[in-house]
Amino acid sequence: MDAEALKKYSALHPKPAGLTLHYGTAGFRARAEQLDHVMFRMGLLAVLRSKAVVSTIGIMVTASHNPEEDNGVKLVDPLGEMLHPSWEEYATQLANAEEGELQKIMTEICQKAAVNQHEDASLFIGRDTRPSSEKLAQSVIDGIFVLGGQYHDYGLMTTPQLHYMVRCQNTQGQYGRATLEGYYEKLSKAFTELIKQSPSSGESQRYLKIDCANGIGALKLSEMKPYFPKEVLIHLYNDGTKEKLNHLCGADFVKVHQKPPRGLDMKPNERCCSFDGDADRIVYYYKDAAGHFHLLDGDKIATLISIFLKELLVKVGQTLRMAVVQTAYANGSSTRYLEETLKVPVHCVKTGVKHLHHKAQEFDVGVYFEANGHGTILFSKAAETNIRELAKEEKDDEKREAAKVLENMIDLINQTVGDAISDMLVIEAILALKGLTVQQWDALYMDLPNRLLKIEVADRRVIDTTDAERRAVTPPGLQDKIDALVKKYKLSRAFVRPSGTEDVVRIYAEADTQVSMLLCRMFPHSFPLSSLSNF
Ligand SMILES: CC(=O)N[C@H]1[C@@H](OP(=O)(O)O)O[C@H](CO)[C@@H](O)[C@@H]1O
Ligand SMILES: [Mg+2]
Repeated sequence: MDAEALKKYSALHPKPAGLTLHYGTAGFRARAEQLDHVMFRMGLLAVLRSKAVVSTIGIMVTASHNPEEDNGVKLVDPLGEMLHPSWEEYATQLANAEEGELQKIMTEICQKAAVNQHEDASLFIGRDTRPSSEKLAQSVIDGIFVLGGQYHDYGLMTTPQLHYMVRCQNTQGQYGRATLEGYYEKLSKAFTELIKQSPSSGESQRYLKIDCANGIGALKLSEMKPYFPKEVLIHLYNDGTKEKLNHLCGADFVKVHQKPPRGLDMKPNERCCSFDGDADRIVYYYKDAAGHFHLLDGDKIATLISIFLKELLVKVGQTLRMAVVQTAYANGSSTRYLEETLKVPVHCVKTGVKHLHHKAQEFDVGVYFEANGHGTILFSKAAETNIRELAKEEKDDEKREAAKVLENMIDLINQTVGDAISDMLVIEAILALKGLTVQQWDALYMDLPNRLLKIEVADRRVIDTTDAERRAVTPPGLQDKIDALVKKYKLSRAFVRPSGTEDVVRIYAEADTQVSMLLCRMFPHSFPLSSLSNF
């Protein structure tokens, strides 16, 4: 490590005095102007991580669904997963180190994580369309340069595309080619194969309106359009040419406000969907003839996919263990439908994609979705090998055909992380193959009325939770109050937890009717959370 060069370059990316940031659920997120030093230092850290695991590491510059003025950065581990938790701590230490301590902290990280300084380092960089992203990506490159790492800058790409590239690179191309063209070809080939077998194949065109949140999804879908089969007609809205990123549009806006995005004209019964700002989340929706808005969120997506996969697994006749992983925010109706009607085991884990991903890895087929629309499906190595063999060699026609559909699903799914483009194609393929309309899909179960609120408190960390964040253990008395209220209503559930990405406490409640939902409005009054600092 050239101490002089480090000193010189880090002085070009000074840390604002008194600023402390944490590597949270989704990496660092803050106002863009506060992040220059963090980017430089994440360039440094990515080099160390790459040397430690002797693999290519990804660095994505994005703040996803947050306002255009914000930005953020996260690192991607070798198989396209989120950064290992032990390194989140190092990231926080390095980001907050004072100028003079930088060298010392880096040496400590190298010792603790047994980094072999003589290894080569290889990094992939991607960024979203925020005005600040290009300059911030350049600061990342400065950090990589100081430590002599090799890098490939992909420029503009979706978050899941970067995760995909990293996995392709570290599996020596087994997962696919580490180029955008490779990504488009792999997904569109699998999708085309799948819809060839749909009952209405070749006869009808499939229209889909997509709200791209004025973000990167619009650019990448436009690039991908020529690869789509002619039956698929997608119309892009909020493509970033006129309006601001994530402003009154995008998957997060639609899910939180339970209403359509601005800038998308929706006719009754038309199938529509929204991506978020970095295209790793998707939700579907439509307006019925009476003008009522219907949202099909991550829970409905997980249910549709589970029904489809379960049928295929039964047909191929293999004993493959399938499960669905959700968080406490999953609508109770979806959990009940999955467990009682579909008879698929459901597991609840803490909020945050890494927890869902980790749990889903325990099964042969692990379907995971957050209610907000982030999710994917993981196939174990053994299950994938088994399915590919059956698709090639099975003598029984029905079994072999089912295995082929599963094989194409494996190729269509981005198994590294939730991917709006890939998830959209998975959903479109399933609807086509099963001959389902969006209304029929929606009718699988009725969501329980629910509310998700957030409030600012003096210190959100006084709330500690257990049981996958469904029960508060501190402050004393809080859970008893919630229990007493919940008891009064049918099918009701409520919980509070401190957010991992914002300085707020989130409150969630659901019950059998809207009237019972008054519970949620009463709750903050019956237990004044704003006084939490008193505990
Ligand atoms: C209720 C909710 O939607 N929470 C979101 C939000 O986490 P919080 O820890 O609740 O702030 O941001 C995470 C990262 O994007 C996402 O994984 C999660 O689902
Ligand atoms: Mg996102």
